[in-house]
Amino acid sequence: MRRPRPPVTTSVEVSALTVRYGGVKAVDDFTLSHSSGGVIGLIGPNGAGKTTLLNALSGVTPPTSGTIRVNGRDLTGAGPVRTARLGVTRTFQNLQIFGSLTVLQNVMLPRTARSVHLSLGHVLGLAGSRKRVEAERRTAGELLDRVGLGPYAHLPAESLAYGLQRRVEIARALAGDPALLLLDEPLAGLARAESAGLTALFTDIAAEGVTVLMVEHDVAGVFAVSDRVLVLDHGRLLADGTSEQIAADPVVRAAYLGEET
Ligand SMILES: Nc1ncnc2c1ncn2[C@@H]1O[C@H](COP(=O)(O)OP(=O)(O)OP(=O)(O)O)[C@@H](O)[C@H]1O
Repeated sequence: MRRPRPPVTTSVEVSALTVRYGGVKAVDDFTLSHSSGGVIGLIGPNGAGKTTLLNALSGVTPPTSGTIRVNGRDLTGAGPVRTARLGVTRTFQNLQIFGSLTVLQNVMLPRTARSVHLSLGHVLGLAGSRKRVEAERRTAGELLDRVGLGPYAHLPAESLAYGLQRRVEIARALAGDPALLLLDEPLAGLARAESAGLTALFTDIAAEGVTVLMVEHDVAGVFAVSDRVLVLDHGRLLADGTSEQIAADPVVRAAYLGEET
């Protein structure tokens, strides 16, 4: 088992974030202050700007304006690699794993790729590097046990069932030791039992002190797992509250669930 980290408080401060694509404001003046950890669900209709917001938070898409700070560090415009180093990692809507690498290799990648010396030293067979790679292998193995992938460590990732491949991507994002973990539609295409297993995993991850922000269309899944739910509509924050508050919010029900007020 991976040793649980003592719970830490991650502070996320997003201020007036805007992402423009030509004339479209995909994210429009989005502000968020969060320091209580747990799972945050981000929902909204198609085209609401959810993925764009995740892309901005993870450094993939530079914002047009606004700022992003995590644990006091300014990540605005940092780019994906530096953003990951500063504690924000993610998964993607379309699974992005290295299918021909083993599950363990996929999970070792973020940490070994961080160090050119380590990678080079390993290739050259240097003793110090070998020891460190061994240590990384152990850490990755513990992480795989933690997410239920221990028995699959040495199989090619592409040979796993889809639900398990999702876990590989999540484990790889966790290997970057994030303060904030961004998940883009992690439950898409999963059977109910697999979804339930994954949402339980998100709760465990959050209990270790990682703030989890999850974009998801499965509203019931979001309500079941989230401590806080944000609703985005036309790039703007339409509502923000607990699952119970959001489920009962007439504005959300009208705009998102298509009900009449
Ligand atoms: N690369 C891009 N270039 C131009 N417009 C874009 C680009 N990416 C997204 N958009 C537009 O920005 C808006 C928000 O899109 P985005 O994909 O972020 O929404 P979403 O809430 O994630 O949607 P979905 O739930 O369908 O995945 C949409 O109007 C979309 O057409």
